[in-house]
Amino acid sequence: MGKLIAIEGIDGTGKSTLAKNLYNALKEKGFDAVLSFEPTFGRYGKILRQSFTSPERLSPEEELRLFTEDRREHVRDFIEPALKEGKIVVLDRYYLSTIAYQGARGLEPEKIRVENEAFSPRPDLAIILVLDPESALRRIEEKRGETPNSFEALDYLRRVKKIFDELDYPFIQKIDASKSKEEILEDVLNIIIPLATEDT
Ligand SMILES: Nc1ncnc2c1ncn2[C@@H]1O[C@H](COP(=O)(O)OP(=O)(O)O)[C@@H](O)[C@H]1O
Ligand SMILES: Cc1cn([C@H]2C[C@H](O)[C@@H](COP(=O)(O)OP(=O)(O)O)O2)c(=O)[nH]c1=O
Repeated sequence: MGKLIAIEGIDGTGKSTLAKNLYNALKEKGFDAVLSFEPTFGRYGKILRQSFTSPERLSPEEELRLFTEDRREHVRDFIEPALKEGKIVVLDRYYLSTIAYQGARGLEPEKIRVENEAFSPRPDLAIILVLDPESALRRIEEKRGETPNSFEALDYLRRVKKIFDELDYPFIQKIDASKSKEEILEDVLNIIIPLATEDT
């Protein structure tokens, strides 16, 4: 079996940046790594992506259903086959995002976890990038030059962060995302290299 690494945190913390840097560094070191993200570009992911820019949010229940179905396909068609081939799978978001984001809309976080872990392999490592929502939103605005969407409202991200902060499973490592991109990559590689080289 390969290794499953999930990169998590609120919007604007630098997940996509870290996931790409990590993937490139692992490849450079000769590891058989693959990179993917959620929501996917599959049929459920497409509906979700359209909803991000719509003024009307989907109901929490419908949103949960779509993220869960999107993940079910991703696990079945991409994640599990890659793990079976012994690859290191780097994911930009996974089910801890559903626990935090749909939990912040009032759904029960523990129930979301149980429902997801029924079909999603537990990550060998989940990195949660921790940054205050004000700084995270500033990064998004600087990057896109536009105001954040309905998933990125300050009070919502505060509630999402609170749930991420409370998550405490043995496979989670929290990293201070205010550090430089280079420092963060180095910290994360120091955790992953021993994990990636250990016998399965
Ligand atoms: N450690 C960092 N320090 C400063 N800026 C960063 C850092 N990591 C990422 N960024 C910048 O912040 C913005 C958001 O990063 P991104 O990786 O898209 O975040 P996310 O995927 O979490 O939304 C980008 O412009 C990126 O270059
Ligand atoms: C995976 C996942 C994402 N999200 C949200 C978080 C983000 O605000 C939004 C989009 O994810 P994001 O990673 O920001 O995608 P992109 O960079 O393509 O915009 O989806 C959930 O609410 N639940 C989930 O389970």
